[in-house]
Amino acid sequence: MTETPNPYIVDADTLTGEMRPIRRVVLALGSNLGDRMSCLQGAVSAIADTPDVWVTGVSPVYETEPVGAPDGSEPFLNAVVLVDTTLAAHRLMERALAIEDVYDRERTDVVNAPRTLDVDLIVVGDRRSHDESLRLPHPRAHERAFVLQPWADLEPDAVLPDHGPVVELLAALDGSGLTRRDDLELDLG
Ligand SMILES: Nc1ncnc2c1ncn2[C@@H]1O[C@H](COP(=O)(O)OP(=O)(O)OP(=O)(O)O)[C@@H](O)[C@H]1O
Ligand SMILES: Nc1nc2c(c(=O)[nH]1)N=C(CO)CN2
Repeated sequence: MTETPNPYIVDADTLTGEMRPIRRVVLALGSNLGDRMSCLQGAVSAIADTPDVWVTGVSPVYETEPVGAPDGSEPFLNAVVLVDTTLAAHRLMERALAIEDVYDRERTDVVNAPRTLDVDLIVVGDRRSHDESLRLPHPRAHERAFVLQPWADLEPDAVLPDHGPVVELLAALDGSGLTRRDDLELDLG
């Protein structure tokens, strides 16, 4: 479903060049196949190398039990990256998918199949989108401790639109499947 544009409100994504506002973005990374840490670090570096994207924060790394994944799935490494960008949200989504492809991310019909790399857009400023190709805010972020915990580490005051303060959402979730891996650290890129 696409949004009906309001002719009286300028859609920031239709602006070009220097007119485009800088938006703050929360990206969630996950990997449970292959060299998980290399995939996450490669993703952070690729994000940092993207024109018009500036990485402002990288969370601690968490080892997490797979949620809603097929039996026998291996644990994930998860982290969150904060960026500022003037890219339109859909361009950033395309970039995220291209970065997944660099790590041979396979797309199958199996829901939550093991993956070398998953790059999810959690929020892009105050942008809302209901497209199948881009849902913002991410429709499942509020129920995912593996997203909210690293985000809260970076931004304890963060608020997830429509759902509330991230620390309050976390308090209502079972965080027992998360282990902070202080022996693993991601560089800013
Ligand atoms: N906010 C978003 N972040 C990432 N992908 C999104 C988002 N909204 C829509 N998509 C679309 O979802 C598809 C990616 O789905 P994918 O197979 O990676 O889902 P998943 O990571 O397995 O599950 P989940 O979306 O629950 O994390 C892509 O085609 C992408 O365009
Ligand atoms: N622990 C964990 N579980 C998941 C993850 C993930 O990144 N970490 N991603 C999923 C779909 O994107 C489904 N389940």
